[in-house]
Amino acid sequence: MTVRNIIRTIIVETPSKPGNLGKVATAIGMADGDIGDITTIKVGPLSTVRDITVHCESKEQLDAVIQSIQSLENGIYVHAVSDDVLRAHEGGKIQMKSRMDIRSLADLRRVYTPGVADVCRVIQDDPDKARYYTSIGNTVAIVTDGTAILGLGNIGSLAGMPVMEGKAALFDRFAGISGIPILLNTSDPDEVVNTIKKIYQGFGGILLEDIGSPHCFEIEERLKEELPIPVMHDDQHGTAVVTLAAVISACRSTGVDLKDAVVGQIGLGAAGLAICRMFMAYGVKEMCGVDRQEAALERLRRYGGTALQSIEELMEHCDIIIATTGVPGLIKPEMVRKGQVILALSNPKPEITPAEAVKAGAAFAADGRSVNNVLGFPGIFRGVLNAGAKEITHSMLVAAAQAIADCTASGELVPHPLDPKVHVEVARAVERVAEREMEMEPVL
Ligand SMILES: NC(=O)c1ccc[n+]([C@@H]2O[C@H](COP(=O)([O-])OP(=O)(O)OC[C@H]3O[C@@H](n4cnc5c(N)ncnc54)[C@H](O)[C@@H]3O)[C@@H](O)[C@H]2O)c1
Ligand SMILES: O=C(O)C[C@H](O)C(=O)O
Ligand SMILES: [Mg+2]
Repeated sequence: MTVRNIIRTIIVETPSKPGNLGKVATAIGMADGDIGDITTIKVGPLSTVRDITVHCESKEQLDAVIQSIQSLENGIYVHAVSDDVLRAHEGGKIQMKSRMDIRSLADLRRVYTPGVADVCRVIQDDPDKARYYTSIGNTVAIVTDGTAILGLGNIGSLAGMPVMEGKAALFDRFAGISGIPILLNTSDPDEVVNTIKKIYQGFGGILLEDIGSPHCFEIEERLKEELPIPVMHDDQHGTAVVTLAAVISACRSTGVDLKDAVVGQIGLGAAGLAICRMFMAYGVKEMCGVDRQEAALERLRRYGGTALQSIEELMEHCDIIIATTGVPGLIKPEMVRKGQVILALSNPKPEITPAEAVKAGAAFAADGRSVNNVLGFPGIFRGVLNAGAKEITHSMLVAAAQAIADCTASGELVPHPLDPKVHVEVARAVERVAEREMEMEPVL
């Protein structure tokens, strides 16, 4: 399967006679367009108008599809081409809404002043009560500095807002958590840390998102150290959790013991280094990596991994390959060895498409759309918020990975992200570990 990132709805009018929709479908197929939904929006005695969603690989292919339909003539017209993705973003994807119905003056006085003053005093006397009498305990800040937005690079936090809104929508949909995007216009670790420290009180947790390496490491470490609420950099640990789950499933299917497999990581930035650390902590004995930056290789060595010289060498040497470089097409089909597991996780485009990898001999292959941290972060935060935990620990992350692997059907690498069970199970697993760890904490 090729990557078809261009999705458009073509509004087509045809004569109301059988066979005309077939002609349009053939014209689209002849130009290599892939048809998605078809919705009839008007049926008249003479003509019928339909919305036809078409997925294309490139702008040129889309132009060819439109040209192909137009060349049918005989009463077949293209009226308009609309960009569904842009249209879906008009006005943004999230909103803050009241949970209270305010219909009467009595409601107003209860929800707002003067009633609210009593609640303020309760919290002033016992700050822990904020967890019960405000939304704070169910709200997570989604903080970005815009320096590594997907694989698009340092495009700034404003341009990254659609991704942050997307994460907030996923938090709501899969875990019932309110995610509030925070767009920083600094990536200086001191400023980022100090800014978050000044605003953290309004949140039950902090999800760091699309903050590039190496500054993301210092920012996360300092915040974890200095804040009394859970902090997690999604691109590091959310990704590592889901990748471990996918590899556990692949090993289960192929009968390989992951601890004995040679694992290779291409790209040792935020996602890549965390994946390596997670795998080594899980017991993988030989963890190799490549990166174009010497400093990134040095970080891998410091954690006990082996730095290799080239992607070719890594592809030759390793059984399981993971790539998080942001560079589409970096892995060439001729580099793939028979039976390898290949997870090319860069978004929006992978280092090699799953179809190309399987055609070249891979036993299992996936990209960043299916092996995606959406399977991890909503349940991880649900679990720690439920438990009232103050941090997200390594054991919680391993439990989350195991829960995802346990929800995976045989022969698949990961569950479907719309399967509600996976998010519930991740939350349960994390909450269980959190409760256990809190019980073991020494009482001072
Ligand atoms: N599927 C998922 O859930 C998921 C999660 C997180 C990140 N990602 C993807 O991973 C990619 C990287 O994200 P990140 O946050 O780690 O970014 P990052 O900037 O922290 O890391 C990228 C690393 O790749 C290295 N690199 C770039 N080009 C390379 C090349 N040609 N050869 C070797 N190394 C190269 C860089 O030096 C850097 O160390 C992005 O495309 C992102 O979308 C996917
Ligand atoms: O945003 C995603 O789809 C996953 C990940 O966080 C990424 O940066 O690519
Ligand atoms: Mg990300």
